[in-house]
Amino acid sequence: MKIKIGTRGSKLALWQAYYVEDLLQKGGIETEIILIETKGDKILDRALSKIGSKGVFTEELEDQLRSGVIDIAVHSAKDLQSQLDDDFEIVAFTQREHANDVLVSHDTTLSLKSGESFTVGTSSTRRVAILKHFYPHIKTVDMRGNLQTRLRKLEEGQCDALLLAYAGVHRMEYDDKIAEHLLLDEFTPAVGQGSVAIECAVSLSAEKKSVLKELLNHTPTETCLLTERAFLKRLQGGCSIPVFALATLHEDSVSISGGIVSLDGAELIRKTETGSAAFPQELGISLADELLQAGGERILKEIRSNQQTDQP
Ligand SMILES: NCc1[nH]cc(CCC(=O)O)c1CC(=O)O
Repeated sequence: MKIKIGTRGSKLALWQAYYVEDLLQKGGIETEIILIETKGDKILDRALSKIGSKGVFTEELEDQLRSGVIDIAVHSAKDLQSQLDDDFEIVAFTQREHANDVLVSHDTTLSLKSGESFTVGTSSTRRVAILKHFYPHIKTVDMRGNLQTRLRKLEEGQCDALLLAYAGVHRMEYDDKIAEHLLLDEFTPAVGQGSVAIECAVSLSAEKKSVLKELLNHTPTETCLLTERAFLKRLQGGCSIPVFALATLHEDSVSISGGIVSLDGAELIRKTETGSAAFPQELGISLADELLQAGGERILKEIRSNQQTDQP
């Protein structure tokens, strides 16, 4: 059996593809990696929230899944929209890396906690809004592009520090530039952060799907990600909405803490729920409903009308 692996060409995407390839090869499966460029890789001069959040990094991969050029598409789980088209499914989630965000700088003495003012580069509405909420003395500048591009911009002095996912920083071996690990209960990650999601066409053979599940899926991570993704889907939040959630598993129960923050950081709502690991989606939906009722609905509406008027 041979599995054709589709991936974007950035270094982080390739790391993920090689990681998946390695797991498959250790299981005795032959593999081939096929590079695919996406809209998100091509358009670098506009904020992601303005390109339109849905499928910016995934659409071209799904085209190749549909046509059978590739058997699986490898994504950072957090870049994969919560609502997939009916002809696609996620066949596996790999074991999650530490999910937290980190402050990255050449000056590793920098700290958000110090009260000192400096400039942080990020293009994530979640990170900007959380910074405004907890650390209003920090200035932010929009910083798009892959990790290498952002680090180059940091080097050029376009900002003093970057706010990034630990998972990506660690995988690219930039650990020596980590100035601070941020708290999970302030910088709660984006849904899925730190895990790799394996997408396939529903029509892929049952034989291949079962091999993929066996060699790639990490069940505890899957339970957590199903919880988080159900939460995100209920909120209809794409990657440009400042929504956050992290689920954790303790024996047979899942806890999920998630919320939403207004773009200006003024309002932040967070809720936590615990339930049976046997019903992850129900728990995620229940948390979303609770959040919507507690003011989340109004905040979401404000964010959506704001982003609409921002369109170029
Ligand atoms: N949105 C880009 C992206 N997608 C996945 C990661 C990091 C690795 C991961 O969470 O799997 C990053 C960079 C970042 O947010 O710092």
